Amino acid sequence: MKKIPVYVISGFLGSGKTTVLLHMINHFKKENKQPGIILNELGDENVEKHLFSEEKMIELLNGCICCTIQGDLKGTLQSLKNEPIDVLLIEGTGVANPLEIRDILFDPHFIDTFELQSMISIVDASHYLEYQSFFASSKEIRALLKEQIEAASLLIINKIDLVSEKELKKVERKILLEMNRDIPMYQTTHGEIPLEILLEKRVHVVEVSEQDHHHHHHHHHIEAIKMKWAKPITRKQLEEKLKSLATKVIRAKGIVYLDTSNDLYEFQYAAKQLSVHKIKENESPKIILIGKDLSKEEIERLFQEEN
Ligand SMILES: Nc1nc2c(ncn2[C@@H]2O[C@H](COP(=O)(O)OP(=O)(O)OP(=O)(O)O)[C@@H](O)[C@H]2O)c(=O)[nH]1
Repeated sequence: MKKIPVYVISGFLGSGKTTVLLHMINHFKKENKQPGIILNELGDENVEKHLFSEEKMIELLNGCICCTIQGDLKGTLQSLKNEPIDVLLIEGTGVANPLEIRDILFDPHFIDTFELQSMISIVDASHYLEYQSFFASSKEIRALLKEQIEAASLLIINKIDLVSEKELKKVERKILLEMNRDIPMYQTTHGEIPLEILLEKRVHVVEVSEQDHHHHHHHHHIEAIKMKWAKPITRKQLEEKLKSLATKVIRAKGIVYLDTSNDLYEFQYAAKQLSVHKIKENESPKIILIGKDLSKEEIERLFQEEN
């Protein structure tokens, strides 16, 4: 089955998310593709609803899909599995942590249906310095901007018409300081980024199967590894393996046969804590590891070991 490509658009309030989203929708419509759109608003009303009157749009209101209404996003993704959409565009609230949205797309229930292409983060050039200022902003805002930049696979510096060249240089320097890896960065007004740049696949999930022993080519910046995993594993083994990857794997989740039972368990691993619960659905067992610059070979080796 062909997976549905997904783009996540994030960025602080007013940075230009909806502008970029509309740009993408126009493009897909011209190509006769049906986009599905998930719009998230903190409040109980989406004032921009009219802009999407002709689209397959789902609004998630009253909270942030990255935290308080995470369940709504999961429910929506579940319902979209059987919809005839060609691409899915998700716009988070201005205060969303996009990594949380990414992690939901990597969930074992969704990873075989949706294929995350890019995490597009938008920065408002005309407000960035103010938001970064110790005097004019808060610790929370600064942390959020950092998260939105760190999560990006493509960074758009928008609204450059509103700043001088000197200010823009300063914004650029500050952003580079926030980055802990190379992220492609484009400057623009009104979100006008060439589509081949906007739509490029930049998030890479590498798939590994149990029998996979041959050599592989290398990918840069592997965000996640998905392993088909039908072999039973004990809770202790799983925990130890995950802990031994501590510096690389920030988050893991999956569906496994635990111990020698024939029951499937879903597991979640975050902040070095493993939790498991039995599931009833008949999902195919898999382990998903989420981190930065993961080494497929190292992970394969580790899981092939018997203990
Ligand atoms: N001057 C200028 N205005 C822009 C630019 N890009 C977007 N805008 C305007 O800025 C306002 C906010 O843009 P949106 O695309 O709605 O921003 P958003 O991030 O979706 O906003 P929220 O949903 O409120 O977080 C709109 O009035 C846009 O027309 C730009 O490059 N320059």
